[in-house]
Amino acid sequence: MGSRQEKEKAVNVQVILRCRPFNDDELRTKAPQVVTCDESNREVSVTQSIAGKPMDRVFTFDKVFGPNSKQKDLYNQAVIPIVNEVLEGFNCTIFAYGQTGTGKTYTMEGECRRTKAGSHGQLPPDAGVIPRAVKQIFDTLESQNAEYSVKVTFLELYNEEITDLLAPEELSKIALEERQKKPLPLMEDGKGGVLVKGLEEEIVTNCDEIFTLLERGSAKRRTAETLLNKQSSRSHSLFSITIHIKEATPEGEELIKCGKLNLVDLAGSENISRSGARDGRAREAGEINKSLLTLGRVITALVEHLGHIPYRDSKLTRLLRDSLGGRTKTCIIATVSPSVHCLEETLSTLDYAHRAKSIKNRPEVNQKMMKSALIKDLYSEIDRLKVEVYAAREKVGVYIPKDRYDKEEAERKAMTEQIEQMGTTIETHQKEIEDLKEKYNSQLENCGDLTKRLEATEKTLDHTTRLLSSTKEELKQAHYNIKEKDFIISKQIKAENALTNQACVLRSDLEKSTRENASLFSKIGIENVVRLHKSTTNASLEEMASVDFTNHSSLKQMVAGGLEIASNILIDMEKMLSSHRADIASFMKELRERFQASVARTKETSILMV
Ligand SMILES: Nc1ncnc2c1ncn2[C@@H]1O[C@H](COP(=O)(O)OP(=O)(O)OP(=O)(O)O)[C@@H](O)[C@H]1O
Repeated sequence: MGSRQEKEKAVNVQVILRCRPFNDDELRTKAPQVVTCDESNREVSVTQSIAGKPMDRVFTFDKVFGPNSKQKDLYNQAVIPIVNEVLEGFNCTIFAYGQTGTGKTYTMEGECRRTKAGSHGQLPPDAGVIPRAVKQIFDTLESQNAEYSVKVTFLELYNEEITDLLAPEELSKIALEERQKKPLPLMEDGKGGVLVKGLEEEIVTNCDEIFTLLERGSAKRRTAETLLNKQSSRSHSLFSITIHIKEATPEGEELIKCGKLNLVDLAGSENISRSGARDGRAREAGEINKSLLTLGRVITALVEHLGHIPYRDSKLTRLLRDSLGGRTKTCIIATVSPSVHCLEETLSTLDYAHRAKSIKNRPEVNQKMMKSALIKDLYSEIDRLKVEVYAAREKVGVYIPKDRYDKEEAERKAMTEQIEQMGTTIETHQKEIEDLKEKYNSQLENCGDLTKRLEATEKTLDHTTRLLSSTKEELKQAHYNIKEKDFIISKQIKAENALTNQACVLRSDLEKSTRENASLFSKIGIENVVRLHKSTTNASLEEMASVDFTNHSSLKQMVAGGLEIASNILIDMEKMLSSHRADIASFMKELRERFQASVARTKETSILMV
């Protein structure tokens, strides 16, 4: 018990559906039945006529009790386990929710307000949840021979004012009315809960005492009903039973286990739809029943997991905050009528109850208290009460005129309301701050992501910029190269043209030279011939000189003469040749000069081409 595992366990609110039998009016008017209960399948079907055709809507609940079900059936099946948990030290709440006249009070209190437990401790068959729970509690505690204390409170909430239904009867009628009207303030208990200041806590020791108190409270409620028109359908009642049970640890230490059972009879649910607040679209809060409207909004907020749960917007939800999404085990008994006349409200109740099924509570067993600590608390409470009693008896307290007291009370009330409003505003602001924090955090996350992306983009940009500048440089270089190549190409074209011209000139020069060479070679051929003749002649002459011409002296002379002539001719030819040689030399010189000029021009062109 009380382990971490237990703390973490979420439990859905248990929702039970009860359909009452037809009442006399409905039987007399033979009102058609539109609700059918299938208890074994835990289903309720509602027959509607849509466009002239009957259509069934089926709802499933944790338990379903049809018109024939008895008080005992509902109690045994649905409530006994809850009361057992209260005796184990849990806080549990049972709500009755439904349209006026569908059996909320019948289910919670039953028809035994004035009928106490029989002589054998038996309850009448019509006894509701409260008397049966009380009986179970006392029976269990007695059977365990436990040391215990049972305290009850009974309050009514109407028009956002809390009235104590167990306030002691005053002697004078004026005092009674005063007391009945006097609303009790709801205050924070400093431990995260609330307490109703001045609410009477009655200690009871047996069932009968509780029934007397229940009767007293209900009577007060009925009295008020006559004063305020139809109050019962617009007021909520909360009957709470707190049990303290003494336990001993194996070491002999005394511990006090505490459990609390809240039994809530809510106002008629039709008040919600009348103010247009169905499906959580609450408007006009406070106009008809602020507490019932807020209960709807709280359920919607819990079911839809909204961040802000408007518990503080009404007294009922402040009182029962722990029962809705808190550490209390909660059960809702939704009541409906089977008749067609209530169809709309029945569907509304079923929708509402079905939604409430999704609420999750995290029930936690109450911490056991050391008996010594509890006694200490009780002693300080006794001391406080003693001071109050002494002040009242000795009249040593503060006494002020009644009109001033009323005025101050009114001011105090206004201030309390103001404080409550401020509390609500603070809660709203806190919620806003939380929302903003969440937004801020998500923005921070986004910002972080964006920064990372920006950094990555900056890196890419940097890289791209560098790439761009190097590409620009390369482009510039390429442009320059293209220009250079264009220039070289144009120069080459020029040079080629020049070379072509030069080649033409050279070609014509070569042709001319070839021609001149040819004539020169023909001339050289002549010289060679002459030289050949001369050598031939000289050889002949030498040959002739070596021959014996004695016998032929005239021939010798003639030949000598011929040789002389020939020699002269040769001399002439030599002269002629030597004159030609000069021509050839000058021609060769010219040719060389021309060649050198051509070579020079060619070099120039080659330089240009490079
Ligand atoms: N399950 C039931 N079996 C028999 N009678 C029932 C049942 N439920 C309700 N009734 C009868 O119907 C009538 C109206 O019931 P009850 O006063 O409990 O309604 P209610 O929902 O509490 O109404 P209100 O919101 O006005 O207080 C009573 O006379 C009651 O006895």
